[in-house]
Amino acid sequence: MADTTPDKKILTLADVKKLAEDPNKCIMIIHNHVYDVTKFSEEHPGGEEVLKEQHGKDASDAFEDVGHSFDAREQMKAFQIAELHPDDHKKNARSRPLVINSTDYASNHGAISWIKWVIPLVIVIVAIIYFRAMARPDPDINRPPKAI
Ligand code: HEM
Repeated sequence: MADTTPDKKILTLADVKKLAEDPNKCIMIIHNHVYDVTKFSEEHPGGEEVLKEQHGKDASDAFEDVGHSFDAREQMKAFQIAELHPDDHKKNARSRPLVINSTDYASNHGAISWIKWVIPLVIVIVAIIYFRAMARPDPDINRPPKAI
């Protein structure tokens, strides 16, 4: 193990892989923090299987793809067992802070992330309606001029 001081345990990727050799455990890395969710997996609202699939892996992207709530992010603190050694930090990870305040959370994640696509969609729909209305032929255009 790289460092086993009581307050700040640091594990290398190799350490994490070693821990994950135990198939009865459920160990994963999320945003460079190492979690043991063995005891939580049965209670996980998203199901036990999805957590087991991430056993021994970096689950940062899978975790974010779900759009976990602020509460879930608070809850996960209880399962953190170590930090990942800086040398093993994922170079191209979509790194986002693990726990952020609720205002930042709202602008980045989950519940209101739909705004990101609803607003452009509304703009496109309004633009289509506008251009169709403008392109409609003038019904009077081919009518011969009235005889005086
Ligand atoms: C320590 C790690 C984790 C904790 C504490 C946690 C906690 C939670 C909680 C509290 C929910 C309920 C919805 C919410 O509040 O966001 C949830 C839902 C879910 N989680 Fe996790 N989760 C963890 C990791 C993961 C990972 C790694 C995956 C991988 C795919 C995952 C997949 C899901 C799915 C699919 C749902 C259901 C979402 C839905 O029904 O809308 N979770 N999780």
